[in-house]
Amino acid sequence: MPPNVELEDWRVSGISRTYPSYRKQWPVSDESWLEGKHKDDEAEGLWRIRDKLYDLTDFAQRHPGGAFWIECTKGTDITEPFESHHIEEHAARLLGKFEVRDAKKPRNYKFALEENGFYLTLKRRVREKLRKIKYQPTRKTDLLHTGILISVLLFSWTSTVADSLILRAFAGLALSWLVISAHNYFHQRDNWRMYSFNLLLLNFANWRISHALSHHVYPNSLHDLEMTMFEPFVCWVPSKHYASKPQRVISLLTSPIIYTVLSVVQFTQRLVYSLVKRNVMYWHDILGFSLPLFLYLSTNVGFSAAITSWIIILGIASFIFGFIGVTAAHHDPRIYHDGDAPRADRDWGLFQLDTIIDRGDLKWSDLLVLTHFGEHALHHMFPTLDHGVLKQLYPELQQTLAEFKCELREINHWGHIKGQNQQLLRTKPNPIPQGSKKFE
Ligand code: HEM
Repeated sequence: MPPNVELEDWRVSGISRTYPSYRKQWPVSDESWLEGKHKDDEAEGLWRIRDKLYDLTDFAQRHPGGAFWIECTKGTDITEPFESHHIEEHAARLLGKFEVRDAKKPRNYKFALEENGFYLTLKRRVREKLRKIKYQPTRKTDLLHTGILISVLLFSWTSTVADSLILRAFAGLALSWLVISAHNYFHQRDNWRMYSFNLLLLNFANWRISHALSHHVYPNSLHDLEMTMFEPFVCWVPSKHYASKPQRVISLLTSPIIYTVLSVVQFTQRLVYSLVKRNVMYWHDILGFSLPLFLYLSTNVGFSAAITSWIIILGIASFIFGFIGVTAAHHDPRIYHDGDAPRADRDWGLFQLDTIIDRGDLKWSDLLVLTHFGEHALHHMFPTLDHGVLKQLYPELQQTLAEFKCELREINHWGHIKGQNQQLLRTKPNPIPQGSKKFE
């Protein structure tokens, strides 16, 4: 299909030539998102990086980051995930071995990744810095994650035995923090801690698609599955074509319910899809039931009391997880959403910064950063780096921002809560590019 010329204005994406195919059907899922990319990405059944095609079939099992990343991206354009997931140059050096030929058609995505552009300049500096710093923060992150995991077990157990709602609230809080901190690990090479993400009935492998490959690479755009999957019940795209004004007003009231049922709904959707179409469940989905099993076996409250207790904890955790997630960094009228005027420089790193306002109020605490998607701008651009390491990279970020005449925007959580609700109501695109400067 020729580029955007045939599309209505509201279907034009600022970051791609075509309207994403996966949006043409409902409901959307990881599978439909990947199928859509097969159609849109001009990768000719192979893996596309910039304007070249590669055959990574034999490499998948040897990929140091794990086979999953390579296998699930077959037939798609992996330019930006490839750049952002490898800070050292080993991967780029290996690539030549797998080259097949030039792609026949231009890239669908309009991002720039120039050697002297913002992102690659910053990446070179980050690479140099990482060679100099020590990695102790990673051990601290591991300790925090272990501590939170133990808290989940302790609070869940005591709340069930004591039949206490307050203790269940603590258990739910701990479970939501566990899952957010596990997100730090599923971005990295395969490791045991990533499995703890599944304790909320979600699945880390699915989230590697919807979060790491979709949301991280194309945030706030029509290609961002993490945003699309809530539509039209919760809609941040500033156009009435995706959700009407009344729908948006209603969503202010209903979104807390949606966060509460998020994990159960996602699990059910995947189960139903597996039963009626194709299996998308993994062996590690069973881990989602380890908490109720633990409660049933370790207490003498009986089966139904253990299950009831678990469901309450699950609902509280799902609500907190959803709430922290949607108010973490991305939704505010001052943040770029597809439809808004983009900045002239199409550098991928600058696009990331335009879609984020960092949480300035978290930076003093490693625990809060880990459990609230903190250091968000740096995390988006370097997702495989442990959250505990990111704080050491601000000098490089600030230096590069200054050279490109940009600033890192920051607000506190209350600012994000207000901004998120205002964004839900926004139906008019910003005519002036946002994101270059801090607020007056
Ligand atoms: C969708 C594309 C890809 C994704 C999302 C991805 C993801 C990852 C991840 C998560 C890691 C572990 C990083 C860490 O924990 O430090 C990694 C490491 C690595 N990957 Fe990939 N990868 C992709 C494609 C490739 C390709 C095409 C190659 C080479 C042909 C490659 C070569 C490597 C190498 C050599 C490492 C070891 C660490 C390093 O030297 O950077 N990857 N990758």
